Amino acid sequence: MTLGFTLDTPPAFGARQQREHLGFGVFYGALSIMIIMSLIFAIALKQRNAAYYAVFLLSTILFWLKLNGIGFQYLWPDAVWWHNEGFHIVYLLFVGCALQFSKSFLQLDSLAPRLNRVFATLQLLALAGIVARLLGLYEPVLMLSFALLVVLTFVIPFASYKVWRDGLDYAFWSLLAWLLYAVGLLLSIISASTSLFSWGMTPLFYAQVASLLETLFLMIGLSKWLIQLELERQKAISQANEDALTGLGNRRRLQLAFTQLKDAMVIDHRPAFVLMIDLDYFKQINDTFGHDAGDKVLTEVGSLLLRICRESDVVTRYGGEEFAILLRAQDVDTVVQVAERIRVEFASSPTKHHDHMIEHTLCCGIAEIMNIDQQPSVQEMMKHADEALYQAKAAGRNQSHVYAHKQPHHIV
Ligand SMILES: Nc1nc2c(ncn2[C@@H]2O[C@H](COP(=O)(O)OP(=O)(O)OP(=O)(O)O)[C@@H](O)[C@H]2O)c(=O)[nH]1
Repeated sequence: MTLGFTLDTPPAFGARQQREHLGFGVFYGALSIMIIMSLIFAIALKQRNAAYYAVFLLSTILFWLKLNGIGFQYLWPDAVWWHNEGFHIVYLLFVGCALQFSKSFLQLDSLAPRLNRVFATLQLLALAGIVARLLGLYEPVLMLSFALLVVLTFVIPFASYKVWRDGLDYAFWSLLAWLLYAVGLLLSIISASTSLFSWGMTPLFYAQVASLLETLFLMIGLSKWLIQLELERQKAISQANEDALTGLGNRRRLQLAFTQLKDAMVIDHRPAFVLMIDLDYFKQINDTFGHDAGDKVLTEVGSLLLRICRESDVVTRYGGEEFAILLRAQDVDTVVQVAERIRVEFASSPTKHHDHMIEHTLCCGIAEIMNIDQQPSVQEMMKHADEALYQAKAAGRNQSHVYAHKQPHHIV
């Protein structure tokens, strides 16, 4: 054991104490802020990981309050037994919390089940140590707590490295954090228990700085993980509203867009239309050239619609070989022009499939959302567009019709 001594004049001692207290203030203040933030994450986002992190930070605070004597000096000056005898309990608590957070943060149960079992075993050992200490055992618990603190410096960086290499990006921050912890702890132990360096208690100060950086890095990792969760959630939502074959929106997307449209119409009173498209004799295309060819035609319709429609239009595959577009326009003539461009371009661009050029046509049915005060439903609106479409089919296909009152009228 080596101890460093400095002789100070009273003013220099006062100044040193002030600096020290400032340092402790920054350290405990930063940890407390991180605890509050992670508790907010845990409650607002219902994420267990963030709660484990908060508990781990609490155990880190307790660890350092005990180690640097601040706890005894200011928080529990009368609890002499706890201060003298509780060290190992606090170390073991820290070990258990660090393992719990890392297990969950690194998703070891699914990504590295064997390491997960190792972590769980170490946690059990830590728990057994706490019980043994409470029962009065000293020496073996002392050895156990030091052994576990050292084991942490290997197992957590190793597990972080493994899952990071396997593709869990944010595990990098855990690796960095725990390597820093490892260096700080190992230097403190070597300095305190051997005469290799004559650094006295200085490494303890650096270990505390390392501990702060470690928790900061873990916080960065946790934030990255939360961002990734949010991105995945958004992706899942957009996939739920997307048609897998064409990449257009699906029926659900149309329903959502319709709800938003109703709100927008109340504000700006601009007319809105639904344009329904149905391919002609599509069954024959499937029967003659195969389902793959049919799929290719559908995909090309998707690209054509996206090319012709504006970004603000909601282009969806309504089902099978039917497509529906929700669009705002000054008048019905503008929508008819859009429908005609789609119809003519589709008819004049056959789909190449192997050695065949598949000729095809489509019909368009247009319906205006008459009066927003009437609050028409999607189903009602689609029924109007469908009626116009039916008329187009009945009139010989490859044409566009507009639904007018009860009587759809032919325009092309
Ligand atoms: N390849 C392919 N075919 C599909 C898909 N969804 C629906 N179909 C086919 O689309 C065809 C639609 O046939 P019908 O409803 O008879 O319509 P149609 O042959 O286009 O006749 P009309 O609309 O009256 O001109 C059926 O054969 C469906 O199997 C799909 O995702 N891919």
